[in-house]
Amino acid sequence: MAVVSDDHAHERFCAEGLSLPASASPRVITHDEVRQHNGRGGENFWAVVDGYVVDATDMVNSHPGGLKKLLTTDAAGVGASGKAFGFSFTRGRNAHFPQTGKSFHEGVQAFLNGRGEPFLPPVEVTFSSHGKVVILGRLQS
Ligand code: HEM
Repeated sequence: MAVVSDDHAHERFCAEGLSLPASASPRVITHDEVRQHNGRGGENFWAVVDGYVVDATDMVNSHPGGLKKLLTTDAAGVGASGKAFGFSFTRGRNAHFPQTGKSFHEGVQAFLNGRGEPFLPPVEVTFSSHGKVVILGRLQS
């Protein structure tokens, strides 16, 4: 049985508040574009973590919490905000270990420190043997 407990989440690793270097311009992705990549019919699966859009297709067959849970990532009520696209590894009641939030935080930092035109290049975040996501950009606010 999966554990969902308060001690798993670790807010200090939340990537939402990381500041954007003045020169950096991340790709801005709309809610509709994320919804279109729903993992069905051969589509890739995109999800939003701490306001960053990730391609999580690689996790579809390997997510330790199962495919059903992974596919709820963008739903309202998943994550602490109660709103759609509010998921975080680091807030609220959470099944994820602090290390997972830490790895993601480091990935976002590497993404923001990237160089590229016209947008910051995608960055891969690997979660030990569990799989990886690719950070693509920021969700449109
Ligand atoms: C892009 C979205 C997600 C990614 C990349 C992801 C990634 C991971 C990783 C790497 C693990 C294993 C390490 C750990 O436990 O921290 C894990 C475990 C787990 N995840 Fe996720 N996850 C995502 C979304 C979700 C969502 C939305 C839920 C629940 C609604 C969920 C529920 C779980 C559960 C239940 C486990 C197993 C914990 C245990 O072993 O007791 N995950 N996930």
